[in-house]
Amino acid sequence: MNIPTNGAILKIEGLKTYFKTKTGYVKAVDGVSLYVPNQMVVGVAGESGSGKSTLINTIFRVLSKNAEIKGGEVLYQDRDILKMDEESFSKKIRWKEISWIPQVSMDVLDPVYKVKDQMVETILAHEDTSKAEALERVYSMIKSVNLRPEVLEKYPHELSGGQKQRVVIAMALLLDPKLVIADEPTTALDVIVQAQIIDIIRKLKKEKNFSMLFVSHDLALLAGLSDYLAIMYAGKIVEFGKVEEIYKAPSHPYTQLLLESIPDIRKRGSKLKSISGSPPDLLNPPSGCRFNPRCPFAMDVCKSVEPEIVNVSPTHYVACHLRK
Ligand SMILES: Nc1ncnc2c1ncn2[C@@H]1O[C@H](COP(=O)(O)OP(=O)(O)OP(=O)(O)O)[C@@H](O)[C@H]1O
Repeated sequence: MNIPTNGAILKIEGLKTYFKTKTGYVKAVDGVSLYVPNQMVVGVAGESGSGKSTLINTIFRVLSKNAEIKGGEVLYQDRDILKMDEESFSKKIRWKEISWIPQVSMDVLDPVYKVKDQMVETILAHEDTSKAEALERVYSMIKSVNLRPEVLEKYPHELSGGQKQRVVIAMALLLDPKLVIADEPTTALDVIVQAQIIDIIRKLKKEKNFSMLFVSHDLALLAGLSDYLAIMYAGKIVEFGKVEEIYKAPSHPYTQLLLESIPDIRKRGSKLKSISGSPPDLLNPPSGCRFNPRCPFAMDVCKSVEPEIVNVSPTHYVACHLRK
């Protein structure tokens, strides 16, 4: 594999994050390599249970207690952030350099503080600045997520789902991070609010020029937002490339099926396909290519040998025996 990772703000190499359970290890992220080019948006698409949240939680170091990192590295600006002690990671990296927009269901806002107080506190905890200056930044940030300043006087439980998620986005961008990692930030919101939130993220990305890793099961949403796409299946990245490369020439059968399963507004009336079968149990994933039991093109080799990652172009790679 030959990936031009020069200028990548984030490089993930061979990452393995497993969960220890009574019946064995759940191999949620199993040898993932991925990079985020500077100031680009990389979308990670995959079905529920493919390991997307585990990948994000490993980067932000918010894994549950039974998680074990079994291998690999996460290089942020060429520094392995998995090797940093918690205190320095929390002081130097978390929120300041790398920020996190979690799923709506994650309660990251503290219920006992007004929005204004928690935002001001976040700035004062990380930066040597006056309260007045911090407050000014909070007002400006709240405005840039299209919320009225009155929201600042409220407690999190007084906000609607959409308002809360805008506050979460404002919090995530408060310290001007260089990399934002987002985990299905609009899932569970209604479609109109979802579209508003995506517009806000797009606008802020343009203004602030951060890099972004954006995880979603919604390939159509990702296609409109990302520069690069990574397709994740059963704990592995099966294909990676520029959005246009993946759309024009999807090289993995799973990617092809995923693309056929989303509505195409240009081809009205075209029949949507669904992918038969269900994702494997990550306690005992299939040997060889993990997609082989569902793959319409599976050959004998697919059942026993894990496919290597090969380049389709300098910025496009795939793990499939058909592409050797
Ligand atoms: N704490 C845990 N203990 C054991 N297994 C876990 C734990 N957390 C997640 N898993 C398992 O790890 C696998 C990957 O889960 P993960 O949440 O990362 O997937 P996902 O792609 O983000 O799915 P979703 O879109 O549903 O959130 C799943 O099989 C899940 O059941």
